[in-house]
Amino acid sequence: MQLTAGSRSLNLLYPQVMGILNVTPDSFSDGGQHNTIERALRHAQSMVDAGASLIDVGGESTRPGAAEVSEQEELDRVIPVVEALARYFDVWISVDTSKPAVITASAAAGADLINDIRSLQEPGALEAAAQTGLPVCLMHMQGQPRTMQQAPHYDDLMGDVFTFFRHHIARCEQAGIPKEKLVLDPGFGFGKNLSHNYQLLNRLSELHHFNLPLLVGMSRKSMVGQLLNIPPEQRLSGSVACAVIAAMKGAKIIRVHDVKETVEAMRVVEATLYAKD
Ligand SMILES: Nc1nc2[nH]c(SCC(=O)O)nc2c(=O)[nH]1
Repeated sequence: MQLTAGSRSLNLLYPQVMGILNVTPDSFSDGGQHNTIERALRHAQSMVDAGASLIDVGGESTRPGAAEVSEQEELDRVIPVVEALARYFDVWISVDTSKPAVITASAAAGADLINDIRSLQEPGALEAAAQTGLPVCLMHMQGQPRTMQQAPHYDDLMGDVFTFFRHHIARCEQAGIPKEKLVLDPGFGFGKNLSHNYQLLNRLSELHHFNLPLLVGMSRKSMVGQLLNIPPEQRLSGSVACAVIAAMKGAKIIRVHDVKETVEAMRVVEATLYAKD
C-alpha cells in the first residue's frame, strides 16, 4: 500500500510518523511558540531528524472554543511555511486546512497531502482539492469544533463512522478524486467522549473494510488527559501507548507531537508485525 503525490510516493507498508507543526498563536500544546517561520523550520528540522516522514502544517486551531481564523490570516501563517518546507526539506508536507483558498495555495506552494478535519465540506473545498490532484485525508467528526464536545452521543458509533466514510468517499469520487488518493481518519476527539474514543481505538481494525490507509491523531489529546488526569505536556506515555495500539491494528500514518519517541515505538511495532520465524 502506498500514497502518491505527483512524483513523490510514501511507503505505507510500515507505519509512518506525521509530525505536528502548529503555526497558530494559541495551539494548546505548543503554546503558540512556533508562530514565526524560523522557529517553525527549526521545529520541522528536529521532527525530520527524529524520523518524521510527514509534517502537518496547521494554521487554524480546532480546539473546542477556538477562535475562527480569517482566510488571509490562515494563508499568511501557512503558505510561507509550506514554501520553506518544500524548498529546504525532503519530507511529505501535509496541510491541515478546510479553506479552498488555503488548499489551492498550499498545493501551489508544494504541499503533498490535504488534511481537512471537515472532509472538504466547506463551500468550494471539494472542487479545490480535486483541482490540485493531491491525496486527501477524510476525517470523521460529529458536529463542528466549537460545539462538538458539549454532549457527543451515538446510537451506533461505528455505524456512524462507516456511513460517514461511505458518503464522503463517494462524494470525492464523484468530484474526480479517485479512491486511491484517499486516507481515512476516525477523528479521535472530534465529537467523541472518552468512551467513544476508546471504543473507536479498540475497533479500529474494522475500518480496513474500505481498504484505504488509516491516519490517526491521538497525541496529547483529552482521551489521554482525562484517563490519566494529566496536562498536555505530561501525556507522552499515554500518547505513545495509543500510537502503538493503533499501529498494531494497522494504522499507517500516526499524527503526533513527540516524533522521536513515536518513531522508536513504531520500530518495535514493525519488528513485531514483520517478525520472521
Ligand atoms: N487528520 C487529523 N488532523 C487533525 N488535526 C487535529 S488538531 C487537534 C489536535 O491535534 O489536538 N487533530 C487531528 C486528527 O486527529 N486527525
